[in-house]
Amino acid sequence: MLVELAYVFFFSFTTLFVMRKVAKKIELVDKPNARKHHEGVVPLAGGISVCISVSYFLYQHIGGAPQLFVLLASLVFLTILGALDDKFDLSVKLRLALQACVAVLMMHFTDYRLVSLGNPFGFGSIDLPLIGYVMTVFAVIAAINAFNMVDGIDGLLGGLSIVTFSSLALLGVIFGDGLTTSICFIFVFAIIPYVCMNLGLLGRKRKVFMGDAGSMMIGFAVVWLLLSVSQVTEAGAHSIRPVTALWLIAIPLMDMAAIMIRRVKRGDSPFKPDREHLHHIFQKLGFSSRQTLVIIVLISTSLALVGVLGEVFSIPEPLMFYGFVLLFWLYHSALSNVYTLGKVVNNIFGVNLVVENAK
Ligand SMILES: CC(=O)N[C@H]1[C@@H](OP(=O)(O)OP(=O)(O)OC/C=C(\C)CC/C=C(\C)CC/C=C(/C)CC/C=C(/C)CC/C=C(/C)CC/C=C(/C)CC/C=C(\C)CC/C=C(\C)CC/C=C(\C)CC/C=C(\C)CCC=C(C)C)O[C@H](CO)[C@@H](O)[C@@H]1O
Ligand SMILES: O=c1ccn([C@@H]2O[C@H](COP(=O)(O)O)[C@@H](O)[C@H]2O)c(=O)[nH]1
Repeated sequence: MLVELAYVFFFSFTTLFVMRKVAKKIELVDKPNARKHHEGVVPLAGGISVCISVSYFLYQHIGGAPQLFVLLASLVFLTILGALDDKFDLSVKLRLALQACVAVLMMHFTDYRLVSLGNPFGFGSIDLPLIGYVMTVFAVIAAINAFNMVDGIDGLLGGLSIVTFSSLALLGVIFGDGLTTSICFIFVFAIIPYVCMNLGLLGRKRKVFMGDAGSMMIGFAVVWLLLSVSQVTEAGAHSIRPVTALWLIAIPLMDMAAIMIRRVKRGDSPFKPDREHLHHIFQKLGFSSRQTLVIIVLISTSLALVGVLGEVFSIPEPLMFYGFVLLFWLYHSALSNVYTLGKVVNNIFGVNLVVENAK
């Protein structure tokens, strides 16, 4: 396994170097504008490179797990769709429709779908006979777009996805799910080289972004894995409770849900892009992009650990669910009143968060 992961790592680095050049040549690049505050023209090569690397290594596991073929085909399709979106800015309706199609095809060709929410409210198990199909489509669209929305500062999409894949890998090791562990490690080792280049650790000139190609593909891989481990399938019993999934993707999920609520409250479309996501707010408060990255990844790691520990110690599902709802309420309230909160923090701790004219 270690040798394979070393191969994944070097393969991914090589692919990134090659695809960076190709992306520049075909002008698949991200240019700064009013909403995009990065410096210079950056190749959108990360997603395509990670997809190539992951596909190459996952393909070698298909023999023992034929459903991986459907995963691979979906990842490749979403990467192509994302790359077309990066290049030509496709309409939201078309993107959402095609994401829904991928969800439907996944349910058709595998038995991966929501069949139960477990016992989140404490009144017994909630099974999803037919409504499960519809909810699966929503969950797939939600996960894909949640990971798309966190891709707004260097390292964040890479960091948050590594947190989710690593916690799933850890659960895979603990509960003896070798296939999930292998898939997750392949993603982690394919993403690490991207994070190095994305953060400019190999020089600013070599910087790359994931693009929508990468965020869509990663969001789908995450929801696929969460479905495969949290739902009872014909192939066997589930290994984690559905509620745990919420903790493993807490930050992307809460950021998406909270920003949609705030947009609707101020009379905007919930799908209207802006600079009000969690990472933007930290920066407006005066934190640098790197400090913001470290803070959000640390929070995300802590929340994922709550999920893992909840599984390991069999903490009752209602406690895990109401705990998540409370967390979301605190998160949403804090972000809705962030500048008042900033003033309180300044007064108590004598720090200097920027709270005037920030919005
Ligand atoms: C538009 C925007 O924001 N843009 C960003 C972005 O810019 P960029 O340029 O990249 O992008 P574009 O602007 O071009 O385009 C972006 C995309 C669009 C315009 C499309 C927009 C689409 C959306 C916003 C998606 C909305 C879709 C939905 C379906 C939303 C619904 C929201 C929910 C919270 C519902 C949740 C649905 C579920 C079914 C819940 C679970 C979901 C999961 C994902 C969990 C997955 C897990 C499993 C499948 C395993 C099983 C587990 C479960 C189902 C969970 C168990 C459930 C329970 C225990 C009970 C029930 C629980 C719940 C209902 C969940 C409760 C959740 C909370 C309380 C949170 O990026 C730029 C850079 O950043 C930025 O500037 C720009 O603004
Ligand atoms: O690694 C990254 C990724 C993104 N950004 C900045 O965010 C915007 C939005 O990116 P989308 O992929 O369109 O969501 C991007 O243009 C960059 O300005 C970044 O700095 N680093």
